[in-house]
Amino acid sequence: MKKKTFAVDIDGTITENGGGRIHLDALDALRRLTNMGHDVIFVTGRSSIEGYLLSVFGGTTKIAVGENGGCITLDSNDHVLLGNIEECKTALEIIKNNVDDVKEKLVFPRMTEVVLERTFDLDAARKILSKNNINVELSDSQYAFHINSSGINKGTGFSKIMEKYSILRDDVIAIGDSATDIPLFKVAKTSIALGNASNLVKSEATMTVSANAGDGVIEALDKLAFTDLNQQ
Ligand SMILES: O=C(O)COP(=O)(O)O
Repeated sequence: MKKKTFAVDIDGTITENGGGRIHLDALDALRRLTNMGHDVIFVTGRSSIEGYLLSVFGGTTKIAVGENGGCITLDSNDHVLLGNIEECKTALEIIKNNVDDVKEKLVFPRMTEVVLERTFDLDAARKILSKNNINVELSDSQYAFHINSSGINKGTGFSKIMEKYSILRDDVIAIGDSATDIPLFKVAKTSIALGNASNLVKSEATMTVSANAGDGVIEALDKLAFTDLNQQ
């Protein structure tokens, strides 16, 4: 297979049933792809440092796009901030004052976004923000709600990596499961939604697999290898 770049979500994609524990066979498959010369880059709603550390210990490409596209980590002390946390905090105050049950989620520190528990009505919050002319992105990764600066998402974050390393859309394969992965699907030629994805997410992907997080990644890679063999 010609060198490809795999843009891979973490939670719900390479984890085992929700708990955040990595599915070792999926990670092993991604490490093998890296050893074969492909790039495997985590693109996550987690902190980019969590994604970066997973790449170091997991043996994949040492670049991570985190904070839903708001922050890129290239090394221990090299973080590219694309979002602005202050505007996300302003949005948080407005939501807290107007919507019930808004709670910040305990997560690793963020440089560009605010992360919330999935305990409140997201649409009500969107309405309040638009009424107050606050222009931010509110999204649901199934793991958390996120407030990001306007124009920040996994697709725009990963595009920065594509520009920096001259990666062509034709060579990008995105793998994910949640609505926050849809913008990432849009910048990739091939996008794969796992079995645990909603119908909406599946409808935005170019391929789907039946297995859920972890096993679904292995199924996806098998399917890609088969497609590639048939094209040779
Ligand atoms: O939302 C999060 O914090 C994590 O989610 P992701 O790895 O599925 O993007």
